[in-house]
Amino acid sequence: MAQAHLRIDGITVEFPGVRALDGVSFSARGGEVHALMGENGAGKSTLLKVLSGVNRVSSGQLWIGDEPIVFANAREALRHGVSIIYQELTLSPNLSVAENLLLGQLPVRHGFLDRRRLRERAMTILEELGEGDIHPSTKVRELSIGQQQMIEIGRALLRDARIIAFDEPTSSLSVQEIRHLKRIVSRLRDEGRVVLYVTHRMEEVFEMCDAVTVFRDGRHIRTHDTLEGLDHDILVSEMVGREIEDVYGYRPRQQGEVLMRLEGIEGKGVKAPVSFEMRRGEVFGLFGLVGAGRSELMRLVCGVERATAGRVSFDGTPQRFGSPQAAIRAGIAMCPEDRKSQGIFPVASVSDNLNISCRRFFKRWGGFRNPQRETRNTQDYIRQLRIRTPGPKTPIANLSGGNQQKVIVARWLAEEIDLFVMDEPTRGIDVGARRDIYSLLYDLADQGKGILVISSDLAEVSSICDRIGVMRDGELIDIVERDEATPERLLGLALPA
Ligand SMILES: Nc1ncnc2c1ncn2[C@@H]1O[C@H](COP(=O)(O)OP(=O)(O)OP(=O)(O)O)[C@@H](O)[C@H]1O
Repeated sequence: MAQAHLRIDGITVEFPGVRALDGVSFSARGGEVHALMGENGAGKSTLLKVLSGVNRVSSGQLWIGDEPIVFANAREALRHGVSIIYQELTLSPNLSVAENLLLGQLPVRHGFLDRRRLRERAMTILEELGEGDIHPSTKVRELSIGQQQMIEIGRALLRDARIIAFDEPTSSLSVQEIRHLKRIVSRLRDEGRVVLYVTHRMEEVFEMCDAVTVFRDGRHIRTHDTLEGLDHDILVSEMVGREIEDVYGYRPRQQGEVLMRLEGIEGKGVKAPVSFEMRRGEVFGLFGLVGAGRSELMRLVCGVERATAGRVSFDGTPQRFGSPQAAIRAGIAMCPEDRKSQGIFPVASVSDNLNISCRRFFKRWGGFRNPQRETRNTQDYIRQLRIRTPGPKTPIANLSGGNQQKVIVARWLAEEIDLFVMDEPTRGIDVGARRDIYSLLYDLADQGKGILVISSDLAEVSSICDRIGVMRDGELIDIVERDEATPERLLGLALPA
């Protein structure tokens, strides 16, 4: 394949009240993995949507090689060899793998679908992607997220995409799936394609990217054609426009009496009895690989699922929560990992989404409301967490993914709760805002609340928690004190023996 070349020339995209991209220009060469970085709301997804013909530009031009192009729709973008692999995958769950791979170009013979050729072509591409174990007739809904992503990549390859863009592709993958994806990305690069790669994970940039472009507030800040001489701190300060010395900013604090005691908890996803205690003022981490049972354990504790054995005592009282509502009434709330699907009212405003307290969330939305107080509360959090929105009344659906996350996290943190269980609290959230979220968690701990953080981010758990419980394969393997919680130690415990 000849080397592709993408040039973005003075692209501006406007939404009511927001200039999402402001005269952005840079180039990406074939044969390189080009990272796109920037805070939440900086304009990264908007750029991908310009490339895929979803977002209209108000000015500017794209060039692929010598050809000037502005796409009118997704089909046209595909025809020119541009494929975007979004986080929310676009496959049809009830169709087979083969049908999904070849949708839009299904092989036909004598006017009928040629099933044999369909299967053969699907098998070839699956082999090429190292997914030969997947049967072409499997329904896509039966595949893991990582496998589904591979099918999306297969689709791009079958259309001979010259430009492939990934939008935070590793955020929901297991360690093994991430490794596999990285191999495939390198292959796409070596074939001379332009690979654009949106990520908030700094280590991925240094491990697998060849160039990086930084955006801030819809503007192009800088393109580094090589990563030589570049380091973490330079990138952070370009992204956030200020120095952030220590993202985690850990603060030790006094701990109070025992807040929660688990004794021999077992149930769905938790294979061996789990026992531990947590104190008021403590930030306790639960670390493990995807599927280790961390969220499952807390679902048993918080009444989302029924435990088959064991006891929970909370604030000195034995408890058996029959529902999440009962747990919330007692003072434990679990902020779910999949906040988007579990927590958002897309047509409602930022303010409404932030002020539907999780107590009322389960009841009727309404009752007695105090609009001034709500607006003040929203404005406080917009400031504290730097939520990028035209205002409190903007529909939350208009915010960037990371900014939606911040609103939902703020909703939970604003609650009168004694123990906050935060499942992957900073997934998809940029470095500047992460620091603000950690600082809010420490403030709550200072007030004597308990914070339990479920995280797959090693650097995060080892840096913000006082103690870390490591889970593996449905079992609590060990609890490590902060002083001993090196990333190597934690990972060593979490990986299969
Ligand atoms: N359909 C829309 N209507 C109104 N505003 C929008 C729309 N889509 C995006 N925006 C705004 O454009 C800006 C850029 O958003 P974009 O999604 O490109 O950010 P991002 O860099 O991808 O952020 P994140 O890291 O949070 O995913 C944000 O201020 C966002 O609120």
